[in-house]
Amino acid sequence: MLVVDQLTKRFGANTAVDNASFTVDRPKMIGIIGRSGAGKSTFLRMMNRLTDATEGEIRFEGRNVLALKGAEKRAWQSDCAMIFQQFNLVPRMDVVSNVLHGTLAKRPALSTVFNLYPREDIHRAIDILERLGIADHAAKRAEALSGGQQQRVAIARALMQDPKVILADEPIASLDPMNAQIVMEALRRIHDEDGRMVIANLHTLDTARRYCDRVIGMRDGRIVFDGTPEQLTTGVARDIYGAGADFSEDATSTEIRDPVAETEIRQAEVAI
Ligand SMILES: Nc1ncnc2c1ncn2[C@@H]1O[C@H](COP(=O)(O)OP(=O)(O)OP(=O)(O)O)[C@@H](O)[C@H]1O
Repeated sequence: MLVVDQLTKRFGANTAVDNASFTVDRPKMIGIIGRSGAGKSTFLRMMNRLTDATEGEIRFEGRNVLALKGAEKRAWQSDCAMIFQQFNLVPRMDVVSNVLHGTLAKRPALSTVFNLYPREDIHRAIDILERLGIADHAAKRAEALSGGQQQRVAIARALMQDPKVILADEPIASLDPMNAQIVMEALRRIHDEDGRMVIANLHTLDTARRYCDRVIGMRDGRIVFDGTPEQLTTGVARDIYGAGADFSEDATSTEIRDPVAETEIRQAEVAI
């Protein structure tokens, strides 16, 4: 259903993504790992057309999405919702309105100007917030929420688009380990229960191993690993990160070893 074919992006002399190819035959949860500057964000930005490719194709369900223009391009951007490290919410706006922003692309311009949302959209927004365990915060300003809660609002906004693919660019990089787990659990459940493809750039190996079905490793713009979490051995990881013999997985770990925090996570997971 997704074919990335010899995809390249150059910024002047710098090749950010270098002849990358892979195929996904059914919705999966995919983690992309690699050190800073490996090309992970550039790849996601090409996927949802925030950045144009220099060469190559991305075909989704048979169509080259890199060639789409106008309304078709906007429809594709709505089909592959993006979540960012910094949440990108409107801080002073309440949570429900932030979530309803996810429908903007599909609504007439005038209703957008006057902030008019159909009743069924408001109900759907609340349902999604409930599903993510944050409906109690619906009326609060987004800026009043914790980072983990804000990221769940961003996920809710993405779900309002009813996307086929969720692209998450370092979704937990700004979160403490407890909130990181809650957010990753939410993404995993959305994948399992809705059958949506999730592609997440992740900076920690253990997160990729724990939540993803498939891991793609990038180094200097190239795909240097593509396999299951089990195949992602320490030796392979060392290769992806280009680290020496002193490479330590603990340096990239988000594991929680605090039993109180573990209990809080389980409670939050029940709510999702
Ligand atoms: N708009 C841009 N203009 C010029 N160079 C860019 C631009 N965006 C990215 N690059 C370069 O492309 C390369 C890949 O960057 P990219 O952000 O995709 O990597 P990354 O793996 O996502 O790293 P990070 O985790 O630090 O964001 C880097 O060398 C970066 O400097």
